[in-house]
Amino acid sequence: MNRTALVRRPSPRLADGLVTHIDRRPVDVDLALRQWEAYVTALHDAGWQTVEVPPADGCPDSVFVEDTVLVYGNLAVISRPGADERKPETAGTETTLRDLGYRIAHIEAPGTLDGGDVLKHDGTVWVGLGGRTNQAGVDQLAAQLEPLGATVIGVPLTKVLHLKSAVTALPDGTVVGFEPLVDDPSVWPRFLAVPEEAGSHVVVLDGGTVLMSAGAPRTKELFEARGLRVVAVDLTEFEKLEGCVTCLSVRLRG
Ligand SMILES: NC(=O)NCCC[C@H](N)C(=O)O
Repeated sequence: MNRTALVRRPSPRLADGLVTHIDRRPVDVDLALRQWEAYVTALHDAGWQTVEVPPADGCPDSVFVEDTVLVYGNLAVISRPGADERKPETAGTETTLRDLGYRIAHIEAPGTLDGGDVLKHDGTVWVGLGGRTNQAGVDQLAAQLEPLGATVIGVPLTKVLHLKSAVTALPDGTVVGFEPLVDDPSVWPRFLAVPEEAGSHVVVLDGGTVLMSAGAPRTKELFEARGLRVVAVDLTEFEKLEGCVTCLSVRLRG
């Protein structure tokens, strides 16, 4: 399988990124760049190649490239970010995916959708509703994906920025989340509560390996006890901006 991930180099203005649900803390931009480089290296070490979306230095949050698109098969649905400051970020992602041969569709006004609100597993697509993504955005996404066989389900989201700030899926489809920040765990047939907020976020590197934040050592042990190999990376500077391990890349499994 060809495993490619889109990434986007942090803006020098990263420290001005948006914060919504947490208090602002100073971001060390040099440290953030080193953490980003280590994240990209972790993808390479796991057998992924990366493609850099052209930097968007005027957009402080542009490193969180996941929010600019939802990729399903050979279709790239370019998002319409819920925060106006982030709307200019989508152009570079669109160009990159067009050049890679993806079919392009768009979320259009009045719809809004952030890629970070979309959790996919095995043909089911859950979309967090109540933050950056609105009902029109969910309806437009469903109109694009349901002809491809997907089931799109809107789920409530009030406690964190994005759905994937609350929950992500392990390779076997078990959905993991830190319960105090999950609106309704009963949405998922197989839900596993993890003991740390930073443990809610995994990137599936392959069928037996996940990438996660080094900020969740007890959850790492829990995942290892389930037989998973865990690669942990430091993401402190991105976590100060409500970013996590998922939002720094777009995984293309084509
Ligand atoms: N998918 C994600 O979790 N993205 C994180 C975006 C963080 C950024 N500071 C924002 O508020 O948009």
